[in-house]
Amino acid sequence: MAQLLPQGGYLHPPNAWPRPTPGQEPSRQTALLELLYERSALPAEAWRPVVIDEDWRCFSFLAPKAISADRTEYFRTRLLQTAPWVELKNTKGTSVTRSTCWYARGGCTCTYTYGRDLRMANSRSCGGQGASVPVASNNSPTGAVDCPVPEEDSHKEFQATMAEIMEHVFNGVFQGFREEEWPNAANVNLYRDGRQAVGWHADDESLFKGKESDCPIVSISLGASREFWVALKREGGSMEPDPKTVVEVDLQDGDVLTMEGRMQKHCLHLVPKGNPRAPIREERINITFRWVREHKHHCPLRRVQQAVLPRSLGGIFGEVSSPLQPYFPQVLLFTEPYLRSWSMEVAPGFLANPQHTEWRLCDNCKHVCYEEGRPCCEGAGEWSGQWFCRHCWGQWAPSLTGDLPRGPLENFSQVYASGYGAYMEPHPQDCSWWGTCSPTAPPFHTVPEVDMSCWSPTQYAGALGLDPPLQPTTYMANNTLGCLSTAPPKPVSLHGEDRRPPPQPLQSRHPPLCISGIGTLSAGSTAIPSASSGSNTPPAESKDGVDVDADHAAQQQHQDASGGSNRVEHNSRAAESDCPKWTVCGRRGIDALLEGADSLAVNSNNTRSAMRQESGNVDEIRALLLKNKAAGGDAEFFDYALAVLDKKAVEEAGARVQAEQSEEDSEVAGVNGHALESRWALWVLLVRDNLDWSEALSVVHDDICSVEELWGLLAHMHLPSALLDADYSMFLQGVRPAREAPQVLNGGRWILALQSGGNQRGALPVDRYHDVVDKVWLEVVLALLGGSLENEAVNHGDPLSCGVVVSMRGCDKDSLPGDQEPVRKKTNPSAKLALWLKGSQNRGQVRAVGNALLQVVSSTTGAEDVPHGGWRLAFEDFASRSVTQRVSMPGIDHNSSGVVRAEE
Ligand SMILES: O=C(O)CCC(=O)C(=O)O
Ligand SMILES: [Fe+2]
Repeated sequence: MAQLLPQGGYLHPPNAWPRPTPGQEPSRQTALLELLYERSALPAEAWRPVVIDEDWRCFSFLAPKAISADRTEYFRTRLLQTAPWVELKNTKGTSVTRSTCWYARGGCTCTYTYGRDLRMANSRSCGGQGASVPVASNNSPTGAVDCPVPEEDSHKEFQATMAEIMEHVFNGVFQGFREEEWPNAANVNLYRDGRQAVGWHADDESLFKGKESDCPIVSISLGASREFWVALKREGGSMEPDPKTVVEVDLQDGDVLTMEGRMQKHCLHLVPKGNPRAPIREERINITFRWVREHKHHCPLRRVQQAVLPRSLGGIFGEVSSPLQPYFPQVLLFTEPYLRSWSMEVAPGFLANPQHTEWRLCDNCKHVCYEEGRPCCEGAGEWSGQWFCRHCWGQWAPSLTGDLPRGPLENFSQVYASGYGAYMEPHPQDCSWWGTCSPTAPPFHTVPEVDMSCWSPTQYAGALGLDPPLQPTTYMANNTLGCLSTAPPKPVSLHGEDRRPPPQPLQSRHPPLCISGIGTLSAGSTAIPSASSGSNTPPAESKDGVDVDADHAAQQQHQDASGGSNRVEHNSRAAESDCPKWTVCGRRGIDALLEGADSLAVNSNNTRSAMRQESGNVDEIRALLLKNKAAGGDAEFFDYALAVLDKKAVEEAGARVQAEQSEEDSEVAGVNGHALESRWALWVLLVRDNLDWSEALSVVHDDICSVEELWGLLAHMHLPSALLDADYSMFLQGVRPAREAPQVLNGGRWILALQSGGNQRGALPVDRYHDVVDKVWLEVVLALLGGSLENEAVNHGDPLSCGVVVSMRGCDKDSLPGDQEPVRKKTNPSAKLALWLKGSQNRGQVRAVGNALLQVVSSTTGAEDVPHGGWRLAFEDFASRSVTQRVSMPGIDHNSSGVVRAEE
């Protein structure tokens, strides 16, 4: 029996992989394959799927920034100093393509071949002490590199550095491996700048049994961000990639990537050269950790091979042999293939035509990346006929440059929570896979006796798959696995006692809750602050051109001094003292606060995860924190978290009293003032590089239920024109302004795009732009909350519209990363107003709402304020990710009812 994980993500991506011949590879249900993220200390959601294909039996996952910046910096510096680097040259011998060195531990002296150019041997074979030095290959076209006599000390240092890195990765990022199970070899690459790269290849050498069996590889990246591509081999298993199947990701400093299953058999990967027009000047080091499975004849380990790799690694090699196999009927299978497909993330589908991707020269950056081009996606609407690559689209569609999507892992915890209990428990080192947990065969008959709190999900699955298979829930009910949900995980140090980074002072940590302190939303007021009223300190003009409280200026200075250009961090910190007044209640708030301790407590991931799973309130979390602290956890982290919680508790107590009071009030008098049809909430989204979506979006005012309250809010809050790269969303209470929200999954949005200056469609004169945007926003909010956008008779009391978003972007040249030119010389600020609908099935009803919205927006301003090209709305259908309807009105004066034109 297989438990199926939801698909979640791109169903029909343009780079979809063709299906293999049925049965070409065994299913994970019959030949178990344990995936590496299951042995990781990070929660499953921290892993971003890059490739998931059960039919090809190929898997790749990426954990962004799994290694902290201080560690990557340290490891990179150490490797630069100590590794016995050898330059690899192109086949003509004219330029260096990268430098490499080979590392092996445990006495392995196997040689490793780098393409056709150069052969590397471990230093033992050259008289060294176990590290690697190169020897010229017999078939080397260059023959350029000799085997230097290694300097013993520097090799010892290299070995020590590698040991330290392994400890960090395999005892920290992963926790499901005992030391003897750690990879026994690694290839270390140095790319000095964007001109160095590695071409299409597979790491399928016989050493790793990459061609015939499952071959796990763990890759870590230190330093400059570089692209990493994966593609299926062309038919017939040639060593050429099928360009239609390319999957692209960026590997950034601290990222951990896995390649698993049969990827080395069916796929190729490469790190392409950077674009000379946007030179990458920093170096990058990559380490690919591997398990040598078949030592070479000359290697002393060949004779003891069986002893070298513990049987407990069978799960990741796909070699759990009979008689165990029948005991693993409950494997977690992914229902559909998933490939990261960046075009599906572009704006999404509004600016681009996600399915139109082709290999060509990008019209903007013209990056001759591989075979005269790279995957490009065509623009939609007025941009059709123009093709841009991932990087260039990324400058337009910030969603592309943010986090990789979670794909099917999005709902992972729910799946596990329903089926398997506390899946995030770490695996203590003394208990791993079946080899040690259950020394007798067949092991799982001993399930009730062993401590299963340390098992990975697949292990649970295996254990639960007793014959006849038991449903996990039945098992839980019998309380045989009671320990699963109760044992609090032990925090494990990533660094070892004496190698910890120095603790950071508390005040430098900025609770993400303070994100409400964006420039114009200055902190210090309990209501949405106003530039014109409320604030005690006069607003100062920051260099960004937004208002910043004067007493925050010192913080700005501090930030400037540290070279940071990040306005959010500044404002968050600036607002810290006032932050509690911006209450984000409950679990999410606490999660956010605890996330804020990241820099200090990287090693407490599990603790946080577990708390998230197990606790919903401050008291429970406090009890857990105390317990973990007493158990010898990271005292500093726990003290910090406890302090945060105490603050939180005081706030919550206050909020409770207030809530009780207002409940009493409303019992007496009902809603204060004139009740609105529904209750609403105001959200703010900050578009900032260093904030991920969940941090960036927060409720700033909720339960707006009377006309008076709404009016007070609108009169006091800053208008959209004061925002810079931020959104306001006024949404029905309980509906999150995110397209994943269940209420809008089958809906869509009517979009009005406006721009300051220029002659594009939607452009307004620079001096009118702000005024028009503010007016349109206010009018639409009032129309929406006042219920005048929809006809009761048609919607039968269940309005389609559920929220309005205004997105302000100050997209000027300076805001683009590096010194790159923007794709489109979009130096003008722009605004997008979107009315979100809960459903899109009834075209007529959708159109009626669109027309009503068009009437509202077009009648807010005078004839002189009509945007270039007239008023025009496009309806984006969320499910199909495409524009399915448009309505427009030519520029006519506001007293006229206008001639509404419908377009298909
Ligand atoms: O640098 C990378 O990310 C990839 C390196 C690689 O593929 C290899 O060492 O085999
Ligand atoms: Fe590779």
